[in-house]
Amino acid sequence: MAPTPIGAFEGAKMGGYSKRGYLTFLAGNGDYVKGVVGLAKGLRKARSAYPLVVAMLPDVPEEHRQLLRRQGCICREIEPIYPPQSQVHFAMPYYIINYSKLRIWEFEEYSKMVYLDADIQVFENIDNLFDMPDSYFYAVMDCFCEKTWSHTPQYEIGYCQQCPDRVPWPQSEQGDPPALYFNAGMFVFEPSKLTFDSLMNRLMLTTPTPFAEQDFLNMFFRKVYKPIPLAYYLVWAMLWRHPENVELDKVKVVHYCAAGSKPWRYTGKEANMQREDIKLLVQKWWDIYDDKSLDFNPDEEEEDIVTWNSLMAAIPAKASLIPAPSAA
Ligand SMILES: O=c1ccn([C@@H]2O[C@H](COP(=O)(O)OP(=O)(O)O)[C@@H](O)[C@H]2O)c(=O)[nH]1
Ligand SMILES: OC[C@H]1O[C@H](O[C@@H]2[C@@H](O)[C@H](O)[C@@H](O)[C@H](O)[C@@H]2O)[C@H](O)[C@@H](O)[C@H]1O
Ligand SMILES: [Mn+2]
Repeated sequence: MAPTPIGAFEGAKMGGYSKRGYLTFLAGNGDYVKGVVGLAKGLRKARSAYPLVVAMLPDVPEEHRQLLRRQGCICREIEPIYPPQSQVHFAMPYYIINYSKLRIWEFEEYSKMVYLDADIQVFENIDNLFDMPDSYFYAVMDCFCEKTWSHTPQYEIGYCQQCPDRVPWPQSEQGDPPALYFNAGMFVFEPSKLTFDSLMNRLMLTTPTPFAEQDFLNMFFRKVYKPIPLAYYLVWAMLWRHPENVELDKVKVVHYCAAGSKPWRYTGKEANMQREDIKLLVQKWWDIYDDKSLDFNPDEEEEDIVTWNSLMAAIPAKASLIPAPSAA
């Protein structure tokens, strides 16, 4: 394997520098572990410079943990987080486990992380997301058109932030339109115990809502949220809800988040699942999942470290290939 580009070792293997990492979340003993394996292999195929950390609940079986370690994942067990008791009907009953995602703000050994749901695949390198200005919360704008939004006024009206002119928001009757709203399946964030404590304090005072932690994160980060350009990141339903906003050949990341779209469970029976573009994207996911050449090979990783170490050894003590972190 060719030596990894210089910057790629920044913090990941050098210690001393602040670390970066991709991060996903795994709960239960079911088949989402396949999603994590696919994601680990996809990130490797895209020559990502940073490791994949898996924040996992205690109910993830040891067999799955070993499988993920064999794929080069860093497994981190987290304690579950539950919202206050309520009568809310979550858009999907299992969404209640997604509040546990909030634990990832405790991963302070990392300076910046890109969170990716396990039902996401990365088809091209997205390391540049780590270089966006600090102190903001970057994520992809969601779509309000799916039936899962039928509990909201925007669904009733037919308003969607993806095409605000199609059915304009009735400002005179409904006041200001909803603030920009992101999909919590993928976001760039900076772990911080202080932020975690603030999240927990606020969570205990917040009545749960149908999109669980996604609604909560949108409320919490509203003032610092910045949309990631939609061109590169596909929230699945956009294919049939807003095809005019999708350029499939430019898409780097696909979030298989609509009913029936999880590749490892795909039957093609649910609505929209017989579309040719859907079948293509599901096959692309399987092509990576089944590609043995993408399995983690510790020797190759070792080779990269040796390349780096020999390179550093050849450099006079004063020089440095990595610009010193800015004083700011
Ligand atoms: O049984 C489950 C359900 C969910 N998840 C994790 O929680 C995330 C959010 O759930 P999901 O992606 O199904 O929600 P969607 O994006 O489809 O609304 C998943 O991607 C997984 O990372 C999991 O590990 N096990
Ligand atoms: O727990 C709430 C979840 O809400 C989000 O999924 C939804 C949301 O995107 C809707 O807008 C879609 O209509 C729907 O299909 C989709 O499943 C996140 O992807 C997931 O990680 C998680 O936060
Ligand atoms: Mn998802």
